[in-house]
Amino acid sequence: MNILLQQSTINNLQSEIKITGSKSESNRLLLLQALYSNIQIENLSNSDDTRVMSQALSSTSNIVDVHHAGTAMRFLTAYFAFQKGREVVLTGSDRMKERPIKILVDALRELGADISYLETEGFPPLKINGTNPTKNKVTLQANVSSQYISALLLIAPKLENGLELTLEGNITSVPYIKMTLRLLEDLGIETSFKDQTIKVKQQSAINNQIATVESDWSSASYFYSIIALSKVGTKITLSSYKAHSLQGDAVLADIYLQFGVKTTFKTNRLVLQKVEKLNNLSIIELDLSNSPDIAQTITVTCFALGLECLLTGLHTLKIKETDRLLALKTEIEKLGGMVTITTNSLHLKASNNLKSQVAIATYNDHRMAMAFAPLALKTSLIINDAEVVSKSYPGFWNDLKTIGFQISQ
Ligand SMILES: O=C(O)C1=C[C@@H](OP(=O)(O)O)[C@@H](O)[C@H](O)C1
Ligand SMILES: C=C(OP(=O)(O)O)C(=O)O
Repeated sequence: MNILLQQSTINNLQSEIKITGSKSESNRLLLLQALYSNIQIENLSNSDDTRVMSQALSSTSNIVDVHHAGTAMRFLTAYFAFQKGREVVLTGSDRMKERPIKILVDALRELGADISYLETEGFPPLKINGTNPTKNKVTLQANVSSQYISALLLIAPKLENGLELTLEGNITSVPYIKMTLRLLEDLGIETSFKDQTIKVKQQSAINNQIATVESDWSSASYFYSIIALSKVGTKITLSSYKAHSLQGDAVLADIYLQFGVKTTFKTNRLVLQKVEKLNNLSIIELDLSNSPDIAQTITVTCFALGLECLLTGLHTLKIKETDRLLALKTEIEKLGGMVTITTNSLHLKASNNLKSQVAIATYNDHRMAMAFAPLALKTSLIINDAEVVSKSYPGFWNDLKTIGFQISQ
């Protein structure tokens, strides 16, 4: 479904948005709940990725399809590897079959797992014959995806002798690893993370727990962008957030100060308000290796504001839902901008070009659709295959309508 976003302004009267739980936290907690049944989860994400994860964990079928969900693919590979006696084919969408998994599979094989590739070496689909681990120490490369590391950490406390991971090279997306460790610690599981070594102690049972998932900060990013493009005084309230987040994307509150967006916490709510900017930077420079999922949002914010930006630390973007660097370049250039990309960076030139009525291709990537939507505050545009947002945020278009976006098919 392609949708038309007419040029819109924010309706300040009805500007409270309830965003559901973080999909990253939700998918970790679902896996932990499968390992320890006495965890109750509140404010679970309503995303496709979380639905897929939940269905996969309760399925008794020997074919499990996770569609586009990267976390589900990686976390379930580790989970099924040591479910002794269970045989599973773990597969996904065509794009999932292009997203590498060799580093995780090699680490699991080193620990004793029986996993084979059914199509291309190093990529899903996988045939997993559940077995028992034979070791508790493994070394793996840490600069490709933190999800491989989180996958191992999540199953670690249920392995007979826990787990010791040695990480090689630069560690990417570190906040996601810390999120995994914090969730384990909240359950009473002992962990440590020093230099390049992470240890998790074995723990067979935990006390009853109620885990309340904080709402999704990556989803909040689109509202940061919307406020950045609005006039001074415009406000939006988002719920339910925590002052001490486990999510690395909470760095948005600092980053968007540069665009004149002030964040105030009010009892589990984030109030975003457009204020006069403190300074007028000539270029926005950010290393996003800790928060890759907000790269698209920030690029489009800069483009809409006519700002130059140089984003680095983007080496993981080409193996996500699409090659996000290429997708950003292609779509921004359609709108009249100029973008240069390398394998790990993006440079956007300052310009005030913004073509109208351009149809934005979304490449099966929810974040392409959502990142470009705020441009409707500047001009009218079309978003192709708009339903793609359901991967992380099914209610996105409805929420935009409630704050004043004019959307039609
Ligand atoms: O662990 C997680 O929940 C995630 C880790 C990140 O992936 P990488 O570690 O592959 O960068 C992030 O991009 C993804 O959306 C969610
Ligand atoms: C990269 C993402 O998800 P995943 O890797 O879990 O598919 C994302 O949501 O931006």
